[in-house]
Amino acid sequence: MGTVVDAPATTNASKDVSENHLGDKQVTVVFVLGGPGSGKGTQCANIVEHFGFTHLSAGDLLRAEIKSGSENGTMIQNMIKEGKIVPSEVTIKLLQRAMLESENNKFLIDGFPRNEENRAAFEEVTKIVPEFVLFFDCSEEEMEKRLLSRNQGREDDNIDTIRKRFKVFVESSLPVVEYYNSKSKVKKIDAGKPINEVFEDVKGIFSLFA
Ligand SMILES: Nc1ncnc2c1ncn2[C@@H]1O[C@H](COP(=O)(O)OP(=O)(O)OP(=O)(O)O)[C@@H](O)[C@H]1O
Ligand SMILES: Nc1ccn([C@@H]2O[C@H](COP(=O)(O)O)[C@@H](O)[C@H]2O)c(=O)n1
Ligand SMILES: [Mg+2]
Repeated sequence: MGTVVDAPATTNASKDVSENHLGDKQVTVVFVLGGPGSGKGTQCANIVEHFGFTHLSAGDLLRAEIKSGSENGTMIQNMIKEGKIVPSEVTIKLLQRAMLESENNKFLIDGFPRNEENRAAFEEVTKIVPEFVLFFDCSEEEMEKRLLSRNQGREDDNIDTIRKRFKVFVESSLPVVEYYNSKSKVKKIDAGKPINEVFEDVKGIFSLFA
């Protein structure tokens, strides 16, 4: 991964995570990143069951927004079909609302931040710094195979959109992982292994925070 110069000590990136507040509650946030089909949603479900987090998938929130008939629905649907990243203000509002409405204070934010704009806007608007970033590392070959056999009726699980999503991941999302890596915040997992073996590695990380 590339090197990024550390931010000065006064920025949010180096702020003590115990100072994360949303409304009147203190929150813990873990960003869950990885390529399309790397297994983020699958492992988040396991983490919820074992470690009491609430799972917020940015993609799921955007898909729910389309279904709700929101004024942004058509724009979001078009962006998802093209594998493009929806403007940050839309996604951040959905994430903030979901965290405020939850009774929990521990959140797995899956598939966000997806680009530098997502990252900087979230930090600016919420002042929340992630406890750490869980990064699922998987080959494109394996991810493509998984997505093409996922069968959940997702409009973006077709080969043309999958290729576009891979390109966006490499060009826009990996730099975000590199940014957090430069802050020593990334915990990388080999996500190419079977589901239960990946979860053994995930458990090792979360037990430290249980
Ligand atoms: N370790 C694994 N080995 C084999 N198949 C897996 C593994 N992890 C997840 N899968 C399967 O791969 C598909 C994609 O997994 P999942 O939906 O969790 O990925 P994702 O990272 O959330 O993808 P997306 O970014 O597209 O939402 C699912 O059908 C899931 O059952
Ligand atoms: N921060 C994000 C997250 C997702 N999107 C859009 O949703 C699509 C599906 O996301 P998954 O995490 O469920 O794979 C993604 O390809 C984007 O079009 C987004 O815009 N911003
Ligand atoms: Mg997912």
